[in-house]
Amino acid sequence: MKGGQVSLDRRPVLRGIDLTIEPGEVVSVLGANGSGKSTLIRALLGLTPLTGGTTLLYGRPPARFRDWRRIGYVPQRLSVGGGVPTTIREVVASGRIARQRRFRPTSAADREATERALAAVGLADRAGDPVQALSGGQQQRVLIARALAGEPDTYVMDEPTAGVDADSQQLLADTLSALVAQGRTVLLVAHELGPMEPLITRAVVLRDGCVCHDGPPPHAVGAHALPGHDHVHPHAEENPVSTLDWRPTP
Ligand SMILES: Nc1ncnc2c1ncn2[C@@H]1O[C@H](COP(=O)(O)OP(=O)(O)OP(=O)(O)O)[C@@H](O)[C@H]1O
Repeated sequence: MKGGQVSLDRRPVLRGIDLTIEPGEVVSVLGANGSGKSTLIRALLGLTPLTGGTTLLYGRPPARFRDWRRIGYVPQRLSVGGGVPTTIREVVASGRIARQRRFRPTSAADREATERALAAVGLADRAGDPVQALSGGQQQRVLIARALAGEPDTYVMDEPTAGVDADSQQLLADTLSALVAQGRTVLLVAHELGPMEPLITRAVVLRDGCVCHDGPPPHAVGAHALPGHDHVHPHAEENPVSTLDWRPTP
């Protein structure tokens, strides 16, 4: 993204964002409530249109991007199942859709990937249960499993641990750790990193729709980025970091 701007209801929400995510990075977007984290994620994916600047997905503008199977998106708010009773397995299997050839039946590879994803989030034994019967944290696991089932190159997760119990958080950290070891790219929004903290290679901190820190994730950044901490980074004002072509310092 270059010079990315988004206005919602005529109010600027993102202002001049320069951000390039390289393959294999594990990037955490931090910032106080309302700083623009979800909007940034959605704009990067083309789900929220830019009002200024440009963004590319694997080198293409979102409108011309077709390779959606390369990206697994875990949205912030739960919208699985709706009013229709849907099993956990059905929701997870829907993560394969971007991979399936149109009008072809589900393949053995689809079924295997679905079962692997269910096992990875610890829901294999409940796969036939209606998703509506699960707690919030377990429903979040279902959304993560749906992304895993698609076997994407890049995982984009919006607050995957918000309101999630400690066991689910640890399970997600273990799952992400295995994906990172396979060279997958991860971009996640978080208030608190918790057990995921050791995996993060880079922290991008937003304040008021601008990037105020982009660099290694010092322990303090996570703590300062919590809601209520306006002063997200001690040196943010003196030394704003341009994010374009950013590389981690060895
Ligand atoms: N659809 C919308 N219409 C108008 N304003 C919106 C809309 N969505 C978000 N906003 C506003 O844009 C700002 C940024 O919202 P965003 O959800 O991106 O922040 P966030 O950092 O993800 O916050 P949180 O941590 O609470 O999820 C907020 O002030 C919010 O009120």
